[in-house]
Amino acid sequence: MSAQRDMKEKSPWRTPVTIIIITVIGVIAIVALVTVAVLQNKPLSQKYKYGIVLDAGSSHTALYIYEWPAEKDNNTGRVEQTHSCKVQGPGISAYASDPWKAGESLTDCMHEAQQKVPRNKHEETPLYLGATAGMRLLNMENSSASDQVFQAVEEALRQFQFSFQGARILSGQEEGAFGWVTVNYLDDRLKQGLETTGALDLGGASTQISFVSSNYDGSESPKNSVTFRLYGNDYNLYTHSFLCYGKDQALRLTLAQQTLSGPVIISDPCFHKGYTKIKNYADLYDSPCVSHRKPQGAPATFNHTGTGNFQQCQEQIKRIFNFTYCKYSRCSFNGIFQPLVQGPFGAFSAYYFVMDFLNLTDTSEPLTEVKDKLTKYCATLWSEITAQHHTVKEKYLAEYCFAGTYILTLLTEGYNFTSESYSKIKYIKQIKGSDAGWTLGYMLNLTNMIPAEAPDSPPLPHAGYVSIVTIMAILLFIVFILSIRPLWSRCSKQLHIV
Ligand SMILES: Nc1ccn([C@@H]2O[C@H](COP(=O)(O)OP(=O)(O)OP(=O)(O)O)[C@@H](O)[C@H]2O)c(=O)n1
Repeated sequence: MSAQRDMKEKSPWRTPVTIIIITVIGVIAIVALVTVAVLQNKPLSQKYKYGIVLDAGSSHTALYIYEWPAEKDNNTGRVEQTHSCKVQGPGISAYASDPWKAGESLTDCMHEAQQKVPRNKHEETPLYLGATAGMRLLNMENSSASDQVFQAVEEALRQFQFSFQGARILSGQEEGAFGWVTVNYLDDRLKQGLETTGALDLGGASTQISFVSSNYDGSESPKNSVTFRLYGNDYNLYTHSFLCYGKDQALRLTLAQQTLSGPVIISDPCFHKGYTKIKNYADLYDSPCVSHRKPQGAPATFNHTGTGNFQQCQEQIKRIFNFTYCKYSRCSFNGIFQPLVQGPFGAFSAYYFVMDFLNLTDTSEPLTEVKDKLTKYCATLWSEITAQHHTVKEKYLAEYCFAGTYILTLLTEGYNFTSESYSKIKYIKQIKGSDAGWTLGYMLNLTNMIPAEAPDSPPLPHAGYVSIVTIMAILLFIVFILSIRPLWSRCSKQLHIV
């Protein structure tokens, strides 16, 4: 017995030095395990990619720079707008008689883009130019002038070191669908397969409505249907673009309605009392939206004077919509099929500019109240309006009564929003720092950044993985300490004997 005990006490594994060594090795192993877990899964230092889109609209051109982490190309939800630049001067379609100026107009914003995108990324950064309704109209009116504008613009853009991917006119359907993609992408609705938000876009020359409806599968009026498969979900989108129903062209349509007989004076209820301006008939009718209606034998000019009456303005505006024919189960206007509006909507571009100026972006306010406020605003004298807003461009200022009335009329009479569905509209400029509009959706599509199927994701996020390994290591350490406790007590006894 005593010999056995002697052997046990003398075993080299039971000496204090051995136990200390084992403990130290154990601690080192656990620290190493946690360190490896942290380092192995730590995201690499972020490298970014960039994309540039020029939105060549009817009233102006804007440049947007987008940025996303390089290794997340296919894992969406991460593309952000980092910079925007408003091109000085009018939209490129206004340079039809001086095409080279269209190219030149873009250079300031392009130089800004050169500063904003890191130098070593220029060559790999795609640059797109998409033109919308202004160029659609110019192309209809004079296709060679439109070609020349594109030539000038392309030449100017090729001077830069970015990877220029071409300039083209977007169809109205593309404009509507990409606006819808942008809004839902930024809201993280696509990735999570949530109920989508409809998109209402009001430009200068066209307006788009796009939404998913449970009553629309694309079989009725297939030309209004766009189908997508995004992150493993199928979407059947209803979309329509009304050319000539953007804010500026709708104003022309309304004025054309009031000048059928070529009068010398128009008393316009959509402009403030006290507003008076001599305008040219030639300028008013210089658009394919109205050119065919130019009154024969009209004088060169007319005196455009305001009377400031919301009700009468709304009556005038209603007359630019045709509600009399519809070959489908239901229509918005001009014989265009539209299912009943459904779900929440984001309204952007001029919808936002106008309603924000008028302080009418709160859609929880009943429609009757919104109309009352607009009635008061339209009835305000022009002298008061200019005195109250001396920093606002006079052209915009003169048109807010018309624009607000047009927006309400388009939504309620045109698209059939009711008091209830109106309250589901949100007037938005940006979502999470990126502008609402077609440009982001366009770039995501062209760079294949939205996968059709849900991307594979690691079973645990980085933080979860590290936490689990750390907890396991701590538990292991505790178990280890507990298991060698008897050795420690024997050890201390031995030390006492000594
Ligand atoms: N502070 C502002 C800025 C712009 N606008 C109006 O908003 C419209 C421009 O909207 P935008 O989306 O920029 O239109 P474009 O892209 O130029 O037009 P489109 O898409 O039809 O080509 C114009 O009618 C302009 O008068 C406005 O009322 N108030």
